[in-house]
Amino acid sequence: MNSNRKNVRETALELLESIEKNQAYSNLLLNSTINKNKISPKDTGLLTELVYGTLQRRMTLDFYLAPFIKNAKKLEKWVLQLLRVTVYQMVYLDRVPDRAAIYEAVEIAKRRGHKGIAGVVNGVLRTIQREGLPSLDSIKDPAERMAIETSHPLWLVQRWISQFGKEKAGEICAMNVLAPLQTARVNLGKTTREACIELLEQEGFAVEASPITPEAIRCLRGNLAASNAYKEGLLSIQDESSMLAAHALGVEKGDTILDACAAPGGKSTHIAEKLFETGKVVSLDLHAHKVKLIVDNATRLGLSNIEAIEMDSRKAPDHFEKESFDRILLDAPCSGLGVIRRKPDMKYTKRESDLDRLQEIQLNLLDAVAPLLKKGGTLVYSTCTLDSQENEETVSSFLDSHREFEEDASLPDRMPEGVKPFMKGFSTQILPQYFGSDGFYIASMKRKADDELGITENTR
Ligand SMILES: C[S@@+](CC[C@H](N)C(=O)[O-])C[C@H]1O[C@@H](n2cnc3c(N)ncnc32)[C@H](O)[C@@H]1O
Repeated sequence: MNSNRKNVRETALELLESIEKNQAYSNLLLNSTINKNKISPKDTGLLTELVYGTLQRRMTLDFYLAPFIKNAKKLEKWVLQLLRVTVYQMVYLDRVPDRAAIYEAVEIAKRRGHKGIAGVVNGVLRTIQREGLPSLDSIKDPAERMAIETSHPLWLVQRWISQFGKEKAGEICAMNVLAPLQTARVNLGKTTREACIELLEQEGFAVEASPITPEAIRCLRGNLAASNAYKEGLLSIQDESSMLAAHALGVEKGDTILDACAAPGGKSTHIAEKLFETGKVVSLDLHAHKVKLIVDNATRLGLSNIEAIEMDSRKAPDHFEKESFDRILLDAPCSGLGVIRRKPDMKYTKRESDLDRLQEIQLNLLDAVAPLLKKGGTLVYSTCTLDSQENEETVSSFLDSHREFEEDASLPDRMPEGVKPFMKGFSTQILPQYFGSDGFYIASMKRKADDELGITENTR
């Protein structure tokens, strides 16, 4: 066993500790550690797998460990993390022999602790090896079993069962423990998807065209953010579901479009690309440091038709004339339950009560931007969550209080073929198991023209 490998495991342990202590987002911390420590691409794979795998399976791992730990409360946090990351390797990584995983755990325990701790770690792991893991069959309640088996909090499993049914909820949970593919959007203002794929293959990446979204590519090997194609502004890292928001808007050349919650600019830049150097995207976000990310992305992609402004969109009516936009996108702040695969730590930090105040913010944002849309214009509401309270209920509450808006039945015409079977008229809730993409919700609404509101020359 080479010493580099040991470092990877120790780094994984340190990362897991930081994620739990600081509640920092796993994806951000992992990326910064890889860059800071100049971890090789080969070790990056193992490190990512150990950190994400252990996080994704945390509750299952704790269930497996419980019978073998006498006094869990007394166990230091890092020792528990070490046991988790080791049992993860023993259960889920075929290529790591159990004895190698145990040996390295004991060595780390000796270095970080003392002989006594190393003895405890050795004892627990060897007993598991000898006696085997406890069976999940001992959990009789189906929701509780799903929660432990797929490592999701019980409240979330119960919520999804009540909203989507047991089968779909089970599929969502099962998808959430798998490693997500990296996907990217080709900047069609600069190149074609075929040409971009060829360039990336020449650079040594394994990529393929997405069967779902016409401008998307899926990356099977490598990190596209490190490619020359990325640096030259030929692509953006973006999930395939997120790309559907710009399709839903039905962008036409020359349009003036408001993106009310825009940072870091994934959708704003997509919309700007679809405008092919015409028209304008006004991109608002609450935080200055995030607005800078929109500007940086637009600059990298060579887009000059984006104006990024730091603003609370609830105040947007004080800054823009009524009816000044052809289309508006509200990609609202949400609970993010559709992106659990990418941020597994979210499963252990989010509380059900966190979800309650979101609908109010979402409705306030919708209320604020609604008068800024031209009559006949399109308002797209989207979230990266799987929750009817923030999706269907928010939209239906908005439509109930805004008679000048209606469901946009033409939405399916603008969506890629593969998405159409999952449309419910003017909206779609993409579940992660449909295409292996993030969970995402989109609804499209039209602002009625005067005559549809019963306003004629005589009544005006
Ligand atoms: C889902 S993210 C947007 C992602 C973005 N549309 C993209 O595709 O890259 C929601 C954004 O809304 C911003 N936000 C939250 N409340 C806001 C408000 N009142 N006004 C403007 N932006 C807000 C957050 O800072 C966050 O960047």
